[in-house]
Amino acid sequence: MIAMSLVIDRISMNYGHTKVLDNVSAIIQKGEFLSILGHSGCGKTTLLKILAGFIKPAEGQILLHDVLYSNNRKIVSPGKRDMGMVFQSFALWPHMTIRQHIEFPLQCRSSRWRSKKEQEKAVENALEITGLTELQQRYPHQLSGGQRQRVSLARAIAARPSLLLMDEPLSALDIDLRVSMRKEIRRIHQLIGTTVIFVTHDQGEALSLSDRIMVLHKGCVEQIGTPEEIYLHPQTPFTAAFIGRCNFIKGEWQGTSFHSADGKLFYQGDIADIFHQQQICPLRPEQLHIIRSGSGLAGIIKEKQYIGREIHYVVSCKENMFNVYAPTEENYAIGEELYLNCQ
Ligand SMILES: Nc1ncnc2c1ncn2[C@@H]1O[C@H](COP(=O)(O)OP(=O)(O)OP(=O)(O)O)[C@@H](O)[C@H]1O
Repeated sequence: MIAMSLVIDRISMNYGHTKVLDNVSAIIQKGEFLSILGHSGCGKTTLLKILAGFIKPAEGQILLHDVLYSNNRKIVSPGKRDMGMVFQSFALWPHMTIRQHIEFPLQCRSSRWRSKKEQEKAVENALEITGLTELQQRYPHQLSGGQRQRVSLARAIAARPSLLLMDEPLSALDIDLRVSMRKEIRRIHQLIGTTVIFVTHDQGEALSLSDRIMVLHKGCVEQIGTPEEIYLHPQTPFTAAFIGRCNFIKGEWQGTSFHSADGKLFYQGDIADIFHQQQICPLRPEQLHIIRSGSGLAGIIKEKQYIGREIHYVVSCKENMFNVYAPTEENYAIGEELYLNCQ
């Protein structure tokens, strides 16, 4: 059998009579970076708390490297799990220096480290990987937000856990810092190769960081796949609408061919069964093209936004509004009558 890193096996969870996780399953390979992505309240943090051992699932089990970590009877306590955690709030202690923060988990798990020298080496390593070597004698209040989040990352990885759980670690940072910290997290993950479970409600974060994304909706898994699979081949209307923008065209599917209801727009391609059943075709704004003459859905430009490399249009076609992204050289005026196709 392949050494699986983490098995989430049919996990369900209720708070009172409310079901917040419903039969959630996934197998995450050793070294994989998986994001759990969903709207507020969909159950992301509850799943992470079950993975961390803070709460027991009502049903199902969690295994790490074939060791049972949780089911509804047994739970391995968070301190005994081979894992690190990074929280949104940083959770740093004001009276401890940066170096002491990183030493602390190693002292707690001293059995894993044969000698003091080895512990020191692990601290030096974590400081170096996260770029904190120069700042190690400072206290948290002497650091910027990004540096503080690096400290919580360094503390979480110092003991080189098999599993790193991250709960919206970037959401307290401003937008520029978030983007640069994404690159840092990706670099550090590639360097240490730990399995990462990363909770976020930010699609951009999930798409740019992850090997795979689990899309969670009302406690159920909508889809698990690579960023490309999720974006280009959504398996449900929810995933299509949640990740990026999506236009839903009504019409009729025959095999892999789709005709819009008025017969004017044609699309050829493989699509998930649910779209056949619902007789709709999900098309991204960049899959629709605007033409001045020819065959297509007749529409009028309602809105126009210049974005630099492209122009974002909102086109009204009868009672529907569609989003279309076009190159800047294709310049149309608000109120212009035209056609949409996807050839
Ligand atoms: N201790 C609790 N008691 C009762 N209900 C709870 C409890 N914790 C969470 N919930 C409810 O369970 C649902 C899932 O909560 P959870 O925190 O897992 O969502 P989330 O996806 O992490 O949301 P957010 O992105 O806002 O943090 C929500 O409806 C929430 O109100």
